Amino acid sequence: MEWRRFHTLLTPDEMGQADRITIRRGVSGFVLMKAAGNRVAEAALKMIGDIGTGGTCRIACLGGPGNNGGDAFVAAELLRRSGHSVVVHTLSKPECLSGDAALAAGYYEGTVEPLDTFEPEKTDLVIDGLLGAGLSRPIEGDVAALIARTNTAAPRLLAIDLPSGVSGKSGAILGDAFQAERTVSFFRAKPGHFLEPGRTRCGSVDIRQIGIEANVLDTIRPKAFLNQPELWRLQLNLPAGAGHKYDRGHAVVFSGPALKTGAARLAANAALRAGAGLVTLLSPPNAILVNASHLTAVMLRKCEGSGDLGEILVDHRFNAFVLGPGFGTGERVRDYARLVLEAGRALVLDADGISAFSDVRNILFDNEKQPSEGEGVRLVLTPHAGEFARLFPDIAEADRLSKLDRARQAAERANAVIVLKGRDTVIASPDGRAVINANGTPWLATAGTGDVLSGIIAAQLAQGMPAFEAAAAGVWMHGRAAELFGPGLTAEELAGQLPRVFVELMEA
Ligand SMILES: NC(=O)C1=CN([C@@H]2O[C@H](COP(=O)(O)OP(=O)(O)OC[C@H]3O[C@@H](n4cnc5c(N)ncnc54)[C@H](O)[C@@H]3O)[C@@H](O)[C@H]2O)[C@H](O)CC1
Ligand SMILES: [K+]
Repeated sequence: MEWRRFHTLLTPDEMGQADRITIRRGVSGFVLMKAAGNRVAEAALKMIGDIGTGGTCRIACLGGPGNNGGDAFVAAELLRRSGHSVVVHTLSKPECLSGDAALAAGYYEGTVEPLDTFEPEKTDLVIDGLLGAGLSRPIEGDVAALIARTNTAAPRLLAIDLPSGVSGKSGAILGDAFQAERTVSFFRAKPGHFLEPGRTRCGSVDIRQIGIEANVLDTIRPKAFLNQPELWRLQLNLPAGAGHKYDRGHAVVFSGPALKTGAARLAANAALRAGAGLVTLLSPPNAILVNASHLTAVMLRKCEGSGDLGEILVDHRFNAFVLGPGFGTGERVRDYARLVLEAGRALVLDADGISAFSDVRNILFDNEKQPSEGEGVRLVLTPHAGEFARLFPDIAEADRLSKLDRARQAAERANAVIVLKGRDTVIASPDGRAVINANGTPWLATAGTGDVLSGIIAAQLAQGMPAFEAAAAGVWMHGRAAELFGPGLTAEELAGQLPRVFVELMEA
């Protein structure tokens, strides 16, 4: 499918595969490098245009030992021909380069100097071609010192492929990394462009085409994507003309005790706004009054223990549950989660609902495995980093794993969709598919927004969306709602933005 191709993320290894397939088909590596250098020069000229002097700019290109340096030489030559004052500062002597990078160094006819003569204060633009996809170990010594000195001087900096020091696979900073204003990369983005801290170091990311055909992806078969509506819009159940509220599912949210009811109501109200046909809040007796005084369209029902829940579960219209927000972490959470899953219903387990399983993790994993064979995944876990570490301590501690891989491994172990939250939320499915979410604003880091997210996801589950798509759609809608509200957001306002989000989704 075309969207699958478009929003694909490729690891550096997969990108290398794309390169090799293209070269095997008869496009030479140097042709690709010249196209890459061209795209870099175009981006540089745009940035120079922003500077607005109209005259000659002082451009320093930093060239490393590999093909990232080759791209820098090509861009340098094109910018030199455009009349700018260009110096290429190289890490190793140009004679030491090999392959396409050596050809690129030969293509360049301007001044070459060693790296230690580079003075970031005396340039209008720095182009970073030190290290790209080939970064294989932490940056140390003189190069690390140069990066630190450059970041302090804060020149305008354009990174080729990735800011040197950022891992394309994980977004981790190995040693140190440049802070770029803009990053130009080729063919498809990499996870490191969207996973923190790499995402911040990249500045804005431009993905440009260099002649690699999209159909190489049929061979590579990548499983990571940027979270975009094209990935799940077809499964989104927007109300049909002759539809009925019962066609849109019945979401159920468990309320906490009397002094902790707000989180569940945030989730319940969000579920209603996000499209569930009906929403019921299940309340312990001591919280019935406080819940009743705050609810209108959301229905209220007493639930005192497993017996009450068992009766509720007899009615199959209750099809998607939220458990955890403000609920507390005792034995009751575990009982409720087990009953809901055994009854074959979809469950979003959040906050306390996740923490409640910290010491008895296998109970959760075993419970979920059996009933779901062949039926599709029904459990969605929405941990932030701390909750994730409590449930998957060994995975959380494995430094070599990217956030993408951590979420994937957890999803496989728990046979659940994992929504590993943060500025770079990752949503992973047990079948290996994963998306990185990139919308939202820093204002989302405020009390209660996670509860709203649980409700939005539950609404999609209630409407019959598969769990992975429901989670991806929910996270995207949540982020977009925050963007539409803008500064000063509190959790109460988020759901109120959802109508505008739906309008955008319907118009697109
Ligand atoms: N299809 C494409 O995307 C194209 C990409 N191009 C560019 O090529 C680079 C990747 O080139 P590669 O030679 O594989 O890697 P690098 O240039 O990033 O560097 C490898 C080089 O660096 C050494 N090294 C690794 N880590 C360190 C370190 N910490 N300190 C010092 N040296 C290090 C390693 O030993 C190698 O010698 C990609 O980013 C694009 O910019 C093509 O030009 C066009 C097609
Ligand atoms: K670079």
